[in-house]
Amino acid sequence: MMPDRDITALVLAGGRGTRMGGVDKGLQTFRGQSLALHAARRIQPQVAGVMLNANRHLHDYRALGWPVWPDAQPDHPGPLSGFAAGLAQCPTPWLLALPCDTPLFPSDLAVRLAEAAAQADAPIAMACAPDAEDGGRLRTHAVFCLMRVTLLADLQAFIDAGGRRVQQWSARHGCALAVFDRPGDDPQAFANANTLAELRALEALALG
Ligand SMILES: Nc1nc2c(ncn2[C@@H]2O[C@H](COP(=O)(O)OP(=O)(O)OP(=O)(O)O)[C@@H](O)[C@H]2O)c(=O)[nH]1
Ligand SMILES: [Mg+2]
Repeated sequence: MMPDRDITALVLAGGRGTRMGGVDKGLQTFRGQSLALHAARRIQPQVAGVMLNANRHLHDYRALGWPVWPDAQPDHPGPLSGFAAGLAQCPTPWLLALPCDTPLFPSDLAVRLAEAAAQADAPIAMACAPDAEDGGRLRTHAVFCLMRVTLLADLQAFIDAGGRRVQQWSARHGCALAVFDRPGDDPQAFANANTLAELRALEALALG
């Protein structure tokens, strides 16, 4: 698999942002640009194309210049609903979903996930990294998820049956893990901003 030919990225910005006070997370600023724009620009050189998944302020998201797809389900059932919206529109054999709120994600994210999927001959690959707050134990970051577009019908059935958890769905298929613990991997790469205070802290870190 060649990431810059076979993978389309989907920046997920469709959540409620509850812990941020209900604001539209993807439109909050990080280093002077919106989180969604930052993520789209960071992933763009790694893949064949970029799409955005959002459920509010669609006009603002469309102004960023990439296709924007809202969830099919109206009630914010979680990131799997964003995956389904992206799979339904994906022009390449693989979709790479990533959240908008983790701005320091690896600049080799796509190639490392592609390697993991290819090595295991798996239809899904997820990122995983040591968690400093948990004694360095590996933690899976399930919304950083590379998946084959042929999984759409199965995913839709899982959601329709009430399934909500990403790892519960992926476990049905065989899921490879790309472990970001090599020398040179940024230990903060998967730090995410759930609150505005966390977002400002991440910004300071990035500038420091
Ligand atoms: N499409 C879609 N994406 C979602 C949904 N819920 C969460 N996400 C995305 O999944 C990623 C991780 O979710 P969270 O960190 O929980 O973000 P959130 O749900 O907006 O924030 P909270 O309401 O505080 O949980 C983010 O990129 C969200 O935009 C949803 O219902 N639909
Ligand atoms: Mg949430």
